[in-house]
This record gives sequence, C-alpha cells and structure tokens, in this order.
Amino acid sequence: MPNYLPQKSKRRMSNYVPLRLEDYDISPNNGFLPSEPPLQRLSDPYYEPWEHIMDRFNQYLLAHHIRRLVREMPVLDTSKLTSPAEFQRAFTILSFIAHAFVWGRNGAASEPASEFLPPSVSIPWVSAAEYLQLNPVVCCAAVCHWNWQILDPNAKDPMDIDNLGTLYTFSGSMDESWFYLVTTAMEAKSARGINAILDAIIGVEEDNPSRVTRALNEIAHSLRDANNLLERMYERCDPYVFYWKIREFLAGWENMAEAGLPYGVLYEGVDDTDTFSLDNWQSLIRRFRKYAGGSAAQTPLLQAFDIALGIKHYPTGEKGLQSSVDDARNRLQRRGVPEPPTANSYLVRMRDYMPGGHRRFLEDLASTCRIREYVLLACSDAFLQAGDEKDDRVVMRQAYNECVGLMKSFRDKHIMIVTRYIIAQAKNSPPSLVTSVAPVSSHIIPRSAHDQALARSSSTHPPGGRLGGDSLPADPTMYPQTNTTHASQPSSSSSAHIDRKNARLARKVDEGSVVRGTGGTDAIQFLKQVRNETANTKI
Ligand code: HEM
Repeated sequence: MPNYLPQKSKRRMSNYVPLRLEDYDISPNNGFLPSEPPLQRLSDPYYEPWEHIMDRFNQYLLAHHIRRLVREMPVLDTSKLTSPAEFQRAFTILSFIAHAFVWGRNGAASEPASEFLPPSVSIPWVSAAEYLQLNPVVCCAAVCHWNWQILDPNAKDPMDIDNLGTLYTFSGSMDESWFYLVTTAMEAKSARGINAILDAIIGVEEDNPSRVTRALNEIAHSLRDANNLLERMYERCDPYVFYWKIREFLAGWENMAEAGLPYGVLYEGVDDTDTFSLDNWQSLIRRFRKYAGGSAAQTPLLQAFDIALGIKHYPTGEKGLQSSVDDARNRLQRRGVPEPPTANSYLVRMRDYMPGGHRRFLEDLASTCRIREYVLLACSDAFLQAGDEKDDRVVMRQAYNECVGLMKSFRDKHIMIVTRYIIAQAKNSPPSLVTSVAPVSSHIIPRSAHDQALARSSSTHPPGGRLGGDSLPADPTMYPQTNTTHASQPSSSSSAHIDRKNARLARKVDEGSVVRGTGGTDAIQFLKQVRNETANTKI
C-alpha cells in the first residue's frame, strides 16, 4: 500500500465520514439540477393568479400588461406549496414576474424601472427564497436549474442539450433559451464530475493513488464536456440579442443608479413601509434592498471544481500564493479544520445566490477535500521522473494537471465569450434612442428628498446580503457583470444622458474605455486573474 499520507492523517481515517450528495440536494444523475424535470404548474388552484400570468408571460410583457396584472394580483402566501419542487417553481415564476415588473419593457417604448415591488410579488417571493435559502432576486438556479424540460423522454441521452427546452424566457427568443440551456446541460453532464470529486476524496483518505487517478480522469471527462458545451454558446445565442435584449432583464438592483434604481428596490409589505412618513424618507431608503442580478457565476459547479482541485482565488488585483509541500502536509494532518472560503469577495458573495444545500456543499467540500495536497505531497520527490508512466504518482500528477488545464481552457473560452457578448457589444450603438421618463419613485419620495438622497447615495447602504438581513457596505469589487460604466467622464450632452439613463444595463461605452464593474472593477481583469490563478495551480 502506498504511503503518501502523513501517519498522523492515517490515524484519523477511522473518523472519516464521506460527504453524501443527498444531504446537499445534489442529484447523483443531474448534479446541481433536480433529479426530475421542474414542475410545469403548481398543483393547488390557489396559485392560478401566478400561473395565469405565466401562461402568456411574453405576450403580457410585450403588451405592457405585467405591471397592471401584478398590481391586480391577490397577495398569496406559500403555505399551500407542498414540496421543494413546488417552492422551486414558485421562486422561478415569481422571479420572472418580479424582474418583468421592475424592469418593465425595454426597447423603443421603454418604461422606467420601478423602485417598488408590490406585496403580491414581494411577500411570497421572499418567503420562497427563505425556504430555499437564497436571495430573492433572479439567479442561475431560477433560470437554469429550475426552468427546463425534456423534449423526448425516450431519447438516448434525455439531458443532452439538443433534447432540452426552457420553460420561460423574458425575451421569448431562442437565443435566451440557448443561453440558459448551455448551463443547464453543463450542470447535468457534470454530475459525473461531482460524483468523482467525492470518489477522489475517498481515494485520498484510503491513500490510494489509483483511485484518485481514476476519479481525476472522470473529472477531466466532465470538464471536457463543459468546455464543449461552452463553445456551443455561439451556435444559437447571438451576442447582439444577448447584450441588447436579454441581459437587461437579468439585472439586479445593486449599483443601478444609472439604470434608475439609485437605492435598489423596496419589497413592499416585507420591509415594513407602514411607519413611513414624508419626514423620514431616509429611513425608508435604508429599507431598499440591493442585490446582484442573475449570472452563471452563481453556479456552484465551477466553485466545486475549484475547491476540489485546490484552485484558490484572491481579491481582484492581489497576487496570491500557491500552497507549498509543507502547507500540503499540514493540511493533510488537519482534516476537519474548516478552510477559509475562496478569498475573492465576488466569488464568495455569489454563494448567497445559490440554494442553501449547494452553498453548504461548497463549504463542507472546502473543509474535507485535500486532493491537491495529496498529489503535491506524493509528487514531492525531486527524483520523480516526469515521463515515468509506471510510477502511479506520475500518472496521478498528469491526471491532476489535465483537470487544471481543462479548467484553464474553460476560463480562456469564457473570456472570449465575454469579449464578444459584452465588451464588443458595449462599443456598438444601441438599437434605438428613447426619450426620458420620470422615475417611478418620484410619486412617493418628494422630489427634493429624492435629489438629496441621490446626492448622498454613495454613503447610504441599504440592506443587502442573503435575504437582506444584514447591512453590508458596498464592495467596489462586486458584480462586474451588472454594470458597464466606462472609464472616461460621462458626456455632458443631454442626448448622451438620455441614452444612458434609459438604455439601463445595455448601453454603449465610449471608444477606448474599458467595461468596468461597479466601483471601477474591470470585468476582464477579474476574469483573467481567475484564469491565471487556475493556470498557476498546476503541479
Ligand atoms: C453569453 C455568455 C456569458 C457571458 C456574457 C458571461 C459573462 C460573465 C461575466 C462578465 C463574468 C464576470 C463576473 C460577473 O460580472 O458576473 C462572468 C463570470 C463567470 N461566469 Fe460567465 N458568462 C457567460 C456564460 C457563462 C457560462 C455558460 C458559464 C458556466 C456555466 C459561466 C460561468 C461563469 C463563472 C463560473 C464566472 C465566475 C468567474 C470564474 O469562476 O471564472 N458563464 N461571466
């Protein structure tokens, strides 16, 4: 039996309790997707008012009926939802309704964004979010995990991307369906890799390099599938449609002053508005919630592979260090001691947009997984010959490096996608110019108060974080995907102002400027750093 584990760690093996996917709502067949296709209707007729909107969602959105229908909708509670699948459907359809309500209709006849979400949506949405333990805002789970159907149940591979359809989109376009389905199919294909991560952990505990190698090969297989699927984004999702027609509905309400939401959104009926009077408008503004919008960065998948392979990410702009052999030895001896989560604040915060079970899986994985340390220690012998295929350590290292290489190439491909779908589009002209409309908030907040608050908005921090419970300071490294502010000073011309205000998330940036995240983060700089940290993890 090999002896790559430190003795102390071996003694602890008897205490080892393997992670079980079912404890984290992870499907052995579908990974982070539910095992069964998402429900297509809530069983209790009580929820017909929601289902009625979803029956003709795109038509209502196109015809500007959503806001009226939502205002007319009764305030329903979640007590008649009977299963996790029902909560997932409720959360998903309320996410579509809420974002349609807030962002209104885009394009030439644009409606201004609404800073208020009526109780008919906010109350049940927050309740479903509490049950599912994620933020009440559209997220990857809502549009990719709980929004798919199988077209032919008898197909050879029912979860193949060409056998999947979405249940809902905002734009009604095939491009938007495809944008979601690439992630959906990737999650399903990656179930194999998630199972393999657990197997590799057992291999490490058993000090069994062949088992670790086999598991790493399985992970590599999943990562190859993920790479292939990512490349297929170009096939049926047009960058122009993505940038100008889809992305804006997926926006959240954090750092959205330019889009007409300087304070975020007030969830009426949830964040007590009863005590509001015109004199204490500031306390009202503090009750507004700020959340990032939907992004595939909210999939637990990539973070799970990062943790499994020991790929660490540091705050944007900071250089991190890869662990040494001594660190590896220490970690192998200290199993059970929780590791600090990945230190990039954006990636850590994205976990608040994942269902509770998946978030806990990442946390427990981080305190259990020692694959990189094991490979590093096993290969620490200076005389280990790179090409010696007979040495199980060499083969294991090759398998490990193959996984890291595939993670890097995924991130290379992803950067190219971001360049074509966001950076290049942001430099083009918008589809049409629109005229300015008064913000919806002006009927509640007195104009002077509104203006004062706008002036002070940089020092006001409304509630944020999971379920809006804790008050978090604005983080300048957050949400590069939700804003495309530009480096140069804004133009003083009124037409430029109108264009930027109403084009919201999708807007043109000047030639020579970079697409930045809120507070100045350059999205590409962030993604390149994450990619480089991945590459540097090779052993
Ligand atoms: C049109 C397609 C896509 C675009 C335009 C896009 C855009 C972005 C952008 C701008 C970021 C930077 C962080 C942020 O602002 O959210 C990001 C991060 C991220 N995206 Fe995408 N994305 C796309 C598709 C995907 C897909 C299909 C996946 C995989 C399921 C994915 C996974 C990630 C991950 C994991 C991150 C965090 C950074 C990392 O771990 O490398 N993205 N994406």
